[in-house]
Amino acid sequence: MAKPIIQVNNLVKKYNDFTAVNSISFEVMQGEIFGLLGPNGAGKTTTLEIMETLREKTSGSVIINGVDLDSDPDSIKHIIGVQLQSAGYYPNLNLSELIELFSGLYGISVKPIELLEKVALVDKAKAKYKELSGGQKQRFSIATTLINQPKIIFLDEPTTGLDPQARRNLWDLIQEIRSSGTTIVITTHYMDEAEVLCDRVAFIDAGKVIGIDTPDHFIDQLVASGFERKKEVKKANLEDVFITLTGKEWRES
Ligand SMILES: Nc1ncnc2c1ncn2[C@@H]1O[C@H](COP(=O)(O)OP(=O)(O)OP(=O)(O)O)[C@@H](O)[C@H]1O
Repeated sequence: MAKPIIQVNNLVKKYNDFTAVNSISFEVMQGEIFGLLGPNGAGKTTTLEIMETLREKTSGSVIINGVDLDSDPDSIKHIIGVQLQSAGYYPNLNLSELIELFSGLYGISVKPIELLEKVALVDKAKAKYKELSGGQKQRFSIATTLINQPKIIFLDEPTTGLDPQARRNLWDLIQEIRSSGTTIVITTHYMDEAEVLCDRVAFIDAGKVIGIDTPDHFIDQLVASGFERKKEVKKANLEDVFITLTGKEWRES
């Protein structure tokens, strides 16, 4: 049986009078890809940032890898990987130097090239962050989450704005990271992405969890309730045409 690596209980976050996260509870199992899904403003990023120790909660408990966030946030920081905001990428440093800088902050030494290899960015080792394409920026930002060899990584909309190849290649990368044993918590607005990637998803609406299950089970339940798509679905869609015409390889490395 899989063990929970994250336990969130009755989590509440208020911004003054506004309750953004309204007593939500869920568990993430070791080694799974867990999706937080829901409309804009539902409270996904707030929840993610509380787990990442980047935002204060109002009440409730968060236990990560058996450690209570209230009692020892520093030891949680050591075992999680967080995507840094692009503002943290000092403009005069190249990708290798940035990785060296970040690993220094963790007090560990990593080989930048080995890390860049994992995200197909070896060619860009001497490039500055601002010189990267959107997909390359996302891949670099995922690489930075891996610096401290974390047990869990948090990804907030990692494929937003990417072309179909870049999205699919990032799915492969995320699956590879998981297959090395890392637990992944991800937010996304793309339901095809959640269906392909996530073992389980939680739907959040107006600060509340309204359902947690596997994508398959959610879909089967909807079908069993009599739901039918209005239009007959073709065996391929326009995205399949795009991929077939333009190929699957990394485009911008
Ligand atoms: N620092 C803040 N101060 C006040 N309100 C905030 C703050 N941060 C977020 N909120 C509000 O909390 C609610 C939840 O925001 P959050 O960013 O967690 O949503 P989300 O589900 O990630 O949305 P999206 O899908 O648009 O990224 C929103 O109504 C937002 O306006």
